[in-house]
Amino acid sequence: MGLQLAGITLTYPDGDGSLTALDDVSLEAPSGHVTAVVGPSGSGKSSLLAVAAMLITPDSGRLVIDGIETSGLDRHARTALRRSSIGIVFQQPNLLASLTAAEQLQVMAHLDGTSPRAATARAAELLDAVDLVDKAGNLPGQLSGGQQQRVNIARALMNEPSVLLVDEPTSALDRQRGGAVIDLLTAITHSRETATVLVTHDRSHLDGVDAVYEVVDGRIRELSRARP
Ligand SMILES: Nc1ncnc2c1ncn2[C@@H]1O[C@H](COP(=O)(O)OP(=O)(O)OP(=O)(O)O)[C@@H](O)[C@H]1O
Repeated sequence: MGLQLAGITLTYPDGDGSLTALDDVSLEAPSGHVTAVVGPSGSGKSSLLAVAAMLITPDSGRLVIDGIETSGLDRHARTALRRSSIGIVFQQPNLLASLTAAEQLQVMAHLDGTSPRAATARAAELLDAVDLVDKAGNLPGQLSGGQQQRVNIARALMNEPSVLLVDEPTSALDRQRGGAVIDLLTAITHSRETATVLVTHDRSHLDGVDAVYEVVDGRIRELSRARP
């Protein structure tokens, strides 16, 4: 289970030609592990996440999510798989200014048709998991940057995803708060058995992750992997 990319190549149109953003990229992100992807700006990290989230279809290669080969799926089935299996944590929390921390989470469940009672219970459980129970009634403007990012992470977990895709979660945070967010992601990954792909250009705080890949000019290599 988890997420596998195999031989993914992705090109973008570029003037009269094309730009190869991902060049034969393979990556294994097992359940219960944080798989970090590091690399310089423009190397292809966001493109890799967009392919993993089925937001972009690659030119070639295989994407397997929870054992399901995605290339044969139509648009409807992809959307359904994304909703059921994938949580995405974007770089900026993008919280809605008029909603409390708890409501940011509840609204996600509401969109999925979950009952209000179940949504309230799940939101409370997840705010507890990210250590924000006492801030449940705060609006985004009443939360620090690190707290907003923790709400963002909790919100991505509302659909109980098996795959968690995280894009540069520490970029707006200072070193200490950035480290705390990575530690939280690692703890959540291990306790909830998500297959977490953590994209970052920041190589600090990666001691606790389970594997590290590096992308340079669209090509990937595995730098380290903890023993199972
Ligand atoms: N929609 C697009 N159309 C054309 N080229 C693109 C597009 N998106 C990205 N690129 C190019 O693809 C390459 C990889 O970009 P990508 O955003 O994946 O890199 P990145 O590693 O995430 O960079 P950063 O760390 O700066 O966010 C870059 O050369 C970029 O200019």
